[in-house]
Amino acid sequence: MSHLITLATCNLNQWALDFEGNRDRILESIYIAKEKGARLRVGPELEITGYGCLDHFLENDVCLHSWEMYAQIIKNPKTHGLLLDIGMPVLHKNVRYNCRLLSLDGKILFIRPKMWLANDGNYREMRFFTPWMKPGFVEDFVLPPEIQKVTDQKVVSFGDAVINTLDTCIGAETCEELFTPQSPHIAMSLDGVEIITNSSGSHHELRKLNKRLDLILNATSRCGGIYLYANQRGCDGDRLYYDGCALIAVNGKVVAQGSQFSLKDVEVVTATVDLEEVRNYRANFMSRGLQASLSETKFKRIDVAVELAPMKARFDPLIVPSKSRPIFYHTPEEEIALGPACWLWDYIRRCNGTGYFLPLSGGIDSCATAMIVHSMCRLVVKEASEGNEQVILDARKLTRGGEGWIPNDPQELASKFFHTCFMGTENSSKETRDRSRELATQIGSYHVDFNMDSVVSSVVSLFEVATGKKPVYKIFGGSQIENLALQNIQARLRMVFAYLFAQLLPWLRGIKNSGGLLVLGSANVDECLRGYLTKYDCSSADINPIGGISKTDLKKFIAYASTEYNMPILDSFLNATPTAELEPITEDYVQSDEIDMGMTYEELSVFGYLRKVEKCGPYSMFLKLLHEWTPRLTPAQVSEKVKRFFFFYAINRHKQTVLTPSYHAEQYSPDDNRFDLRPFLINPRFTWASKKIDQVVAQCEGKTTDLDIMSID
Ligand SMILES: Nc1ncnc2c1ncn2[C@@H]1O[C@H](COP(=O)(O)OP(=O)(O)OC[C@H]2O[C@@H]([n+]3cccc(C(=O)O)c3)[C@H](O)[C@@H]2O)[C@@H](O)[C@H]1O
Ligand SMILES: Nc1ncnc2c1ncn2[C@@H]1O[C@H](COP(=O)(O)OP(=O)(O)OP(=O)(O)O)[C@@H](O)[C@H]1O
Ligand SMILES: NC(=O)CC[C@H](N)C(=O)O
Repeated sequence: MSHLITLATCNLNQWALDFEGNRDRILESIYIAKEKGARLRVGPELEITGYGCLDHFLENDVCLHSWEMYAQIIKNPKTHGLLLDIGMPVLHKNVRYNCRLLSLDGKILFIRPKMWLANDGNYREMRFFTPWMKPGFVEDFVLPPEIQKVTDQKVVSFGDAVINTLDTCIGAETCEELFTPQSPHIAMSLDGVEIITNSSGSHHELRKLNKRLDLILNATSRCGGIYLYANQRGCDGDRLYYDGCALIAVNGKVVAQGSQFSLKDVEVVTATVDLEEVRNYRANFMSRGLQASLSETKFKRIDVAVELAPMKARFDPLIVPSKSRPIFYHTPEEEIALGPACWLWDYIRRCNGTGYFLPLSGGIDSCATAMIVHSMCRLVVKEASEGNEQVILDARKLTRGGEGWIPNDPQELASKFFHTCFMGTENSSKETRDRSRELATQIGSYHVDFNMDSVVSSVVSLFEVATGKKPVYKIFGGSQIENLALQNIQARLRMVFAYLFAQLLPWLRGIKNSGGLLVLGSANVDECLRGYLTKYDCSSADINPIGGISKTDLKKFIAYASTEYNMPILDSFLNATPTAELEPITEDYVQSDEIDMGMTYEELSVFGYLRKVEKCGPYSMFLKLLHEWTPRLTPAQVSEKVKRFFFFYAINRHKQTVLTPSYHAEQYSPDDNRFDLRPFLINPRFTWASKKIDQVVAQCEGKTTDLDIMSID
């Protein structure tokens, strides 16, 4: 016996507040789902508004426009014939909820508000929504008058209910609810819900996908059942990249998986599954049977007198159940190549940009940014070759390419919109200049190379004329302060030149109807955390695709790109010592990042992880590292490293307040503007914690200490 049913979920590239665009993508997904014979279509969380509206959710206009779009969707007869699970904000009794609206053939069946809101890391749902705090409870919801006319209903149920069709039972949970210890799907499944939808607004982070998938597989393996995961995809207007990966799982096995990174605005994932497999799995799982019979939560059933999988279809030899398949994961290097590239594409097309400008130093970081733009070009060419009309139109708009032009070569595409620039000084080496030019040639960017010594020396002379004193480099006898000032002026002038060239290059090239180029930044996550950057130099840009990625991962990405894209030039970037080239090179001195910083990039990743992810202050970070790093290091050395890290982190925290918006990619990102909220005036000596660290060091060294932690000395 089998009971086959085809179900659909999707990845939609929604854009915050783009009501009509979002509506159209929802409609397209419904049409595709219907065409594929699906009887249920689930979409991402808050898909009508876009997930990332943030404080715009506080405007009631957003609820109003959501209802308007929703009405247009469900009254369209082409959306009838399958059950729809659509997400939007809803005001009920003057309280705003993050809701799922379930409908069939133009009638709303019920509205389910999210119960467990996402409120950590990048998420602040409690700022805009109230959670529905009444499990299993349902109230009447009076539909807005305009909707009443469309659906011919006055009141629908609102709350924690499930849908009973004539042949199965369906429940909805929303994103974060899957991540909680008491997920709603547990009680639902024990109460006989066979199909569970999950609508998500879940963002990409390197190496995170397995967490989400583990939860889904774990849930369906323990509870049995069919789980449909839908997610938003793309940059919907902020630093996050939602990474799709719509998926259908049955009893702990994946039967369909959509892509994680793609330029497709709409991707529908369908599977034909057998409800009997769920019944069989559960009924033969005796301990589950006991728990189900004792389960106290009885959900209100919203009865719908239709069969989702009619008898006729159950025995159609042409309808074949989907087979289980292995899960696909990208490597972290591929994630870096694809996620930020897709984000950059959404950004430039959505802001109607003319192109990107990148200060290309010949070092690893700006090289990685350039390679991400190259990866974006490859993705565009690939999509265009597969006939993606939207991508072709967007590429024409971006490049001001005429009717009929199709991007069919990444280098040719880059030459039209991507600009790189080497800004040399007397401290620049031939190697970095050559690497920069060679890379530009290989990726096809429009490259500019100039020297700016005359400007640097004029500015320094101006200072001398105004004050009568001339700063000199340390290696020529100057002080630390003179040395830094001479470096910072070079770095800052580069920023000024970057904006000048970004504004004028399209004009120079005669690109019609163009604005300026967007300036790309290349400061990586570790430099930001340590503050190893000059405030308002080229780290200040319009957007930064690598600001959330560690140096170690960027190097792995470049090594991957070297073979994947067959570009051996990239090896020379990997083999070069990272250097800022802001100080004169002499026979026995070449500036080096790690020596300047007083710590290695590898150590910085460890400090960053412990500070942000493991929530360690200096004392507990020291204790953790004491166990990990001794006996390789002495306790005194560990203490010195931890104190040094916290010192530089604290004195440079102010730099995070003006950090260029970056693609969020790392759990330990120090982004002050959204993710890592901290004060920026901090005593860098952490005096009390330091005393406690010193006490432990002394104990380890067998010395007695006189620190009495309970009294004031
Ligand atoms: N507490 C506070 N709150 C708010 N603002 C504060 C502040 N303390 C300083 N400031 C401001 O910040 C300024 C100091 O910051 P900043 O001008 O960046 O200068 P600063 O951090 O002193 O120096 C730049 C750092 O970047 C390193 N570096 C090395 C190699 C290359 C590059 C590069 O960028 O290419 C950079 C360099 O070794 C040095 O550690 C002060 O002059 C002041 O205006
Ligand atoms: N000679 C240069 N020409 C063009 N841009 C430069 C040059 N030097 C530095 N920049 C820009 O300033 C940014 C910060 O410079 P810094 O020397 O701190 O490099 P970094 O952060 O180590 O990056 P990279 O590895 O790209 O050199 C660089 O990422 C680059 O965008
Ligand atoms: N929108 C949500 O509820 C997302 C939260 C969830 N923890 C995630 O990262 O996927």
